[in-house]
Amino acid sequence: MALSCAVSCDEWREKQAAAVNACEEARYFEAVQLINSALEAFEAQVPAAKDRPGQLLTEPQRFVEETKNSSNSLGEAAEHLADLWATRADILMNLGGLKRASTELAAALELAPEAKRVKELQAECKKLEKYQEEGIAEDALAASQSKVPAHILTGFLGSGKTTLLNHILRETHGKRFAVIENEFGEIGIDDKLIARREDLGAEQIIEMNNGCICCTVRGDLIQGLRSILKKTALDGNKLDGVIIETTGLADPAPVAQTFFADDLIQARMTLDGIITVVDAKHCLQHLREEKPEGVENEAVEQLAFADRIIVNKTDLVDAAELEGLTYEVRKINAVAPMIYTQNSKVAVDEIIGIRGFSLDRVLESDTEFLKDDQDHQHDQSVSSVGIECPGECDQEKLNIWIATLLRERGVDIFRTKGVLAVKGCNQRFVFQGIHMIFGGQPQDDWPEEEERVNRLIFIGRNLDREELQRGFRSTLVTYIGP
Ligand SMILES: Nc1nc2c(ncn2[C@@H]2O[C@H](COP(=O)(O)OP(=O)(O)OP(=O)(O)O)[C@@H](O)[C@H]2O)c(=O)[nH]1
Repeated sequence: MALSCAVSCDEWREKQAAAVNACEEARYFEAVQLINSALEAFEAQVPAAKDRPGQLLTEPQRFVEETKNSSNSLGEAAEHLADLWATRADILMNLGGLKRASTELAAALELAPEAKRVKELQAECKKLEKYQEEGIAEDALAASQSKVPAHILTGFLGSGKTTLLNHILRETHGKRFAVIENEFGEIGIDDKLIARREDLGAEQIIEMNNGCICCTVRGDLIQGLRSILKKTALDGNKLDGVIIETTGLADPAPVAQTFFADDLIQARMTLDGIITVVDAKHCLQHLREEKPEGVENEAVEQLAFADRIIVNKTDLVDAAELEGLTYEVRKINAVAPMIYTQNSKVAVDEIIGIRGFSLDRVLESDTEFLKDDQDHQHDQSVSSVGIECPGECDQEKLNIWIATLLRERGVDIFRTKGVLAVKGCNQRFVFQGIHMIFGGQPQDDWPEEEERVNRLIFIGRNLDREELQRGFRSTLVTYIGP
């Protein structure tokens, strides 16, 4: 299209050309960033747009409505804006955001009703939407590209994610899954709690314990997913899926964004769904928590982004509590099917292979989802204390200490987990606590070659490291160490 605007259009034209180029080379996420900045450059230069900051990106149709009859109209810049929106729509269609693409195209057509490219894109978008409704497009696309489906398991600390992961691995025996396990805390415990893949058919387990997957280890997540793809390609064996268990404090949005932000992953994997596990007993208190300015409530985010909501631990609440919880959950997420469980026992086909994730749905509630400079902050007042020491504990002393500690401090101590060496017990003693509810039991035998080391982690607020360490040491029969 010939550009003949009165205002300088070099900047947006350059960015648009770069976006078109990136789109042609299937670098869609980069293309989104480029077309967004082209629209921002347009906004900065065209008075009618400048008067409505951010509207070109977030509400194209409202922008058209409002400028239609305004004295400060777009004039000849209208055609260029239509072309910019058409480019954005083209990129979004490639990412699967058909509804949003159709919004941009409708606005573009109002500005330039005769634009051939816009009309063609709209026809294509309508066709794809029809296919999507019939489930054809995604099936065909996934099959033709052999995309590996990925599943994000999220949910607040202690809600039952690892229990669900083990259930999935058991129920899909023989299927090949790769697992990415991310744990919050100074030391990792979950690797000892996941049913081993040799027994259950999981292909590989990658542990990421040096930060939260949604921010600090985002690069590690990309590396992890890429290495899974590479290993699968080298093996030549088809992978049935990837399961990512996030920490209980993760915001699932940046994790989901990874499936669009990295070109290789975008081309080879498809996000099947975000499954959020809810602890029926403790969920409400975390949903209601007031957070400092600029810090998101993770429990709310986890529900808002869910494609399936597993309300777990229904044995710990009565019918009225469950009804109250359902009401609150529905205020945050009105559409995701809710499944009520004990011990995360759910029919696997209700959560795996569901094609639940919809970019359009996410873009409806979070227009910035595809922006790569999202500012994500964790609640800094929540921290962890890890204890790792050899020696054996006395079970009775351990019970008394932990019962007293969690009775007195269980409001602030959200989560306790441990794998402990108990005197007189040849097996690893697994300890689990969520606020004031706790318990423990022997699990599998200590491997002969493995030293009997106690590993215990506390996650919560106002944790007193010294007090926790001293308390635990007092339960040891033999204490070796500092
Ligand atoms: N009473 C009860 N306990 C459950 C249920 N489901 C899981 N649990 C227990 O809750 C504890 C925490 O479960 P996990 O599966 O480890 O929870 P998680 O979400 O992976 O925990 P983090 O990874 O630490 O956030 C374990 O002791 C489970 O056995 C349930 O339905 N009822």
